[in-house]
Amino acid sequence: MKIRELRKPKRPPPPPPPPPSQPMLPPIIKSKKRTRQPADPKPVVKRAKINNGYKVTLDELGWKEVSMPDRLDDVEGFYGLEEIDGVDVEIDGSGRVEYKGARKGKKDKKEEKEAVDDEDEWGGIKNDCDSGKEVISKKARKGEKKAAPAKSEKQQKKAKRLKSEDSKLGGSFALLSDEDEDVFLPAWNSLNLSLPTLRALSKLNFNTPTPIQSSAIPEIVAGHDLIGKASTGSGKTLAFGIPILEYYLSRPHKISKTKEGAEEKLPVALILSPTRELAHQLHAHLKALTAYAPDMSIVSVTGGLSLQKQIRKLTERGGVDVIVATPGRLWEVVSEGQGWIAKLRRGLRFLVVDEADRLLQEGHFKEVEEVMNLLGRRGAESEGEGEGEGDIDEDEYFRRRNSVKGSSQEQVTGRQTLVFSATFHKGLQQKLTGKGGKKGLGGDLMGEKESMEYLLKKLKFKDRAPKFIDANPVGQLAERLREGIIECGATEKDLYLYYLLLRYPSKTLIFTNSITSVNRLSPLLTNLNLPAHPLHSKMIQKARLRSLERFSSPTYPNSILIATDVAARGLDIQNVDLIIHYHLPRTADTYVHRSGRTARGVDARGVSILLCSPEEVIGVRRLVAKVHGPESLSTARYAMRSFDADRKLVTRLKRRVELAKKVADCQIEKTKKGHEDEWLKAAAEDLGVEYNSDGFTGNGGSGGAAAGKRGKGRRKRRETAATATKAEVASWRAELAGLLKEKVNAGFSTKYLTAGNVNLAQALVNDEGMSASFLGLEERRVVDEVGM
Ligand SMILES: Nc1ncnc2c1ncn2[C@@H]1O[C@H](COP(=O)(O)OP(=O)(O)OP(=O)(O)O)[C@@H](O)[C@H]1O
Repeated sequence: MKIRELRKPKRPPPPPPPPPSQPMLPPIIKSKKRTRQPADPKPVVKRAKINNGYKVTLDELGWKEVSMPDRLDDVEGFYGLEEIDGVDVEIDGSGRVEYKGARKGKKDKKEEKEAVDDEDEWGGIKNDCDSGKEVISKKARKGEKKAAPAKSEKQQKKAKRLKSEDSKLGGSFALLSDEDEDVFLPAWNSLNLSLPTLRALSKLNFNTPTPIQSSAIPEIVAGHDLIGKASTGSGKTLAFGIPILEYYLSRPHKISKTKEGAEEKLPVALILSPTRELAHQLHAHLKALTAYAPDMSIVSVTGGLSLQKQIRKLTERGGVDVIVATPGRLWEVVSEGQGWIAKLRRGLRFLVVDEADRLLQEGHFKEVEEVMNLLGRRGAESEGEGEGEGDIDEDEYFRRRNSVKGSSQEQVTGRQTLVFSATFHKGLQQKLTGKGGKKGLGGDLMGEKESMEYLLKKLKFKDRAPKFIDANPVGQLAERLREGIIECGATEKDLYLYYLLLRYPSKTLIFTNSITSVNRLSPLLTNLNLPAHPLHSKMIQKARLRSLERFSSPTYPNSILIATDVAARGLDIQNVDLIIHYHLPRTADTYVHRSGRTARGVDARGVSILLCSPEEVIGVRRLVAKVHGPESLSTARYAMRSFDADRKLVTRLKRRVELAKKVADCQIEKTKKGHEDEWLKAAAEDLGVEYNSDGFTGNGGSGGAAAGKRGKGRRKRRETAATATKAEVASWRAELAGLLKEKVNAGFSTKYLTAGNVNLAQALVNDEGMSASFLGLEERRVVDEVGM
């Protein structure tokens, strides 16, 4: 309802009737009064086209919002525009104005509903815990609404199923039930947490703190800067989330005055995230944690969604307490003016840099640095702004906090910088300090000393020596992760990929090194009847979120996400069983983060399989040495071993993959051609010349210079795809459909492949399919070749 309420003012009384001789005016109505948004006096302008219809009041008409640009800086006094078709304006004998026209019909209501749904933005890993209640997803809400008057047994079952699906969708962060229950969490006792925090932990069923949580929380609540390193999926979000919540609960909010004199809370914490998806997830997780602090306002500020809408959210509940942001969008927000720099400087108690090594990498670092600069160091700027460091409440807070067992005894005040990651990157340090760096070092995982030096230099810590906590000094990978390698030819990767997906159906995340590969594999797997969804940075934000939502859905336990490394960091999707590295990751830390999308949280298992072509063998050995240490190549039991695929079975699947590829290539060519045509048409229009697609195809066509570089095989395939007739494509489709209907005999058991659901993690634990060798080499030779 928000959009409607915000944009539609309370309808003014009908205008006084015009004199009968006056021509009928189309109802362009300027609202003088708005019910909401007192701070924004801009009126809504309504525009109507006249037609026939029923007699209705203005409110009953099906007004449609006209989309407006996000920024309306130079449209003085103009708030929004709504229009309507099919309305007659009539004046009766007494001079009363009547509107005859399209009553708000089903379609309009549907559109209104969609607009509201749009506001929800992120429907995937989501919990709205404002009220401390379990929230049912849009889909579930729909289901419940329909069933509301008198639920049949079937409807009740459906609602129950949807509710349970939704709670699974929220992963471990979905609240369990709404019933009040005693909080009994002895394992958390030593951290001296407040009741709202404990109640949320209890509802989340988080009975014991993870190692990073037990060691980081006391240090943070004692006021220290902190660098936290812990393996993927080990609960770093709550390691900083809990202290932020504790601080919020134990201190009165800082208030500032807006220009209009209204009171506004100042933000307590700013959390920076390298990707939009991670920011949305952090937001959802913090909402779940703060379920019993319903006044705490947490807002995510990320690119790809409306800037104005996000700015509105930052102010609409009397200010914001926690901002989760990607640096670029945050920069846009503060650049809008509205005093955000001052608000952040005065209010911020915590600056969290999540996935720090990634955020400080080239491409992101400039923006992060700008954000750091504008925040300055608290204390320096506080003098003139009336927010002293020695604030009495703050002292009280730390006196109480320093009694927490296990924390350092020194009292520290001032804005804390908290830095978290599973990996810290070595090449990065050299790059940013301008020293260059030896080739091949990029992606090395840093030791404690190096990480500290680098971070101390780049981040404006308050403490001279921030606490460094390494919860997993031995490895960055989750304990229950099993790793394997499949050796195959570069052109056979699609075939082996299909083999893995068919042989071990499970929630699978496939990582590639390029957007082109995502765009190619997505239709290929779909043609093979596999539920595959793409994700890369060039997709529009809504499509990105939709793909993630579908992949996360518990309704499809075997769904597949094909992604670039935009999905490598931080994403916490429940029940991901299998990670496939279609391409060798460019750095060791990327491998760690990609693989960390499985085997997350307490007790979870998962498998990571790397498809390795002969050209990648040396790179894989180096990778293993970096991730598991050089000694891992010389032990009797390799950390990462070759996985023996059933070659017979692979051969049986070959024709399917060939056909699916051919059809996918044609689909891609067709889309490309469509885009080229559109582009050329627009260019021709700009030039004022007539567009004739035949005349242009030669220049912009599919067999250009770029394609020429990609090798004979691919060029040939593209040519075939570009010239394939409809009949040919139809015959490939038909043949493929026939093959997909046939059962594939797995050979190794009486079961047919499509019927089986083999647990790959279990299979690997049992050594099923695992070769005793590492990339087929003897121990000594491996060590020699890697040069360790
Ligand atoms: N105390 C806890 N008890 C049980 N499960 C927990 C606890 N804390 C966190 N988790 C679970 O661990 C999962 C991973 O947590 P989180 O996303 O914070 O990991 P992370 O360390 O930030 O991982 P990454 O390095 O990949 O970003 C969450 O889904 C949550 O279910």
